[in-house]
Amino acid sequence: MADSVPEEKFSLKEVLITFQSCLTDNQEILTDSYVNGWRGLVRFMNSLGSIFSFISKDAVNKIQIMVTHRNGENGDKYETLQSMVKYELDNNLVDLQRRAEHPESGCRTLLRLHRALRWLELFLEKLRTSTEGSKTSVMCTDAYNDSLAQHHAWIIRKAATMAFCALPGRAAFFHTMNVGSTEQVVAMLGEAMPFISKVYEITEELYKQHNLLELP
Ligand SMILES: CCCCCCCCCCCCC/C=C/[C@@H](O)[C@H](COP(=O)(O)O)NC(=O)CCCCCCCCCCCCCCC
Repeated sequence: MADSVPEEKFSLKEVLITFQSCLTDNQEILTDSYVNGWRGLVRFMNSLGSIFSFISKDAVNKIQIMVTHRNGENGDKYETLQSMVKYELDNNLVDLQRRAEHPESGCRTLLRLHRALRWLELFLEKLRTSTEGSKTSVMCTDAYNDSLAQHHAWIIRKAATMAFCALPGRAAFFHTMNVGSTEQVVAMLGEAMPFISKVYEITEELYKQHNLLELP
């Protein structure tokens, strides 16, 4: 009986749309929705194979750090990225020069996810405008080189670019997204991307204002 219930089919559409629910009316970003968006992305990445598990582990670790802040006694201070930045800065909870007393601050952890969101934005735009002959591994590598790679050590860059070569081709990749036909994938990306870009821009501006873009 219960064990014959099929697992609900996973669609990337719901995941990407999660980023829409990050934004409050006054343009703040809700931490829980942001973290949930990443959870869904990691779930999708896991479905692409174990070669990505070293990336997945790091992302899960960062998601967990954010969840721990959110569930802690000052969890309400972490409701939005804006309130988190204010709370951690006002209370000297961020290592500004080098990692020391606060190696797992919300600000530095979120910054890593924020940088990865830029990679996602670039990669999705490439997927959206790609043609039948486009290679996912090339699109992914180009997006990575134009974003996250600048913040990674040589060995990480090497491992990441090797893993990208194992990405399925465009048709199989779109199929794994489970959104429907190519036209439906393209339409869905067009719908979701403005929210992802908005979330990225607002976070970038917040971190810039507080001089937090290079946190160790
Ligand atoms: C679909 C293929 C997946 C491509 C993923 C692209 C991102 C590549 C990131 C490589 C990170 C390697 C692991 C180590 C990272 C850390 O060194 C590094 C720095 O952290 P630290 O300062 O604490 O040391 N961490 C980071 O930069 C954070 C990386 C977070 C990566 C999250 C990736 C999730 C990918 C989700 C894929 C969804 C694809 C959807 C497309 C339709």
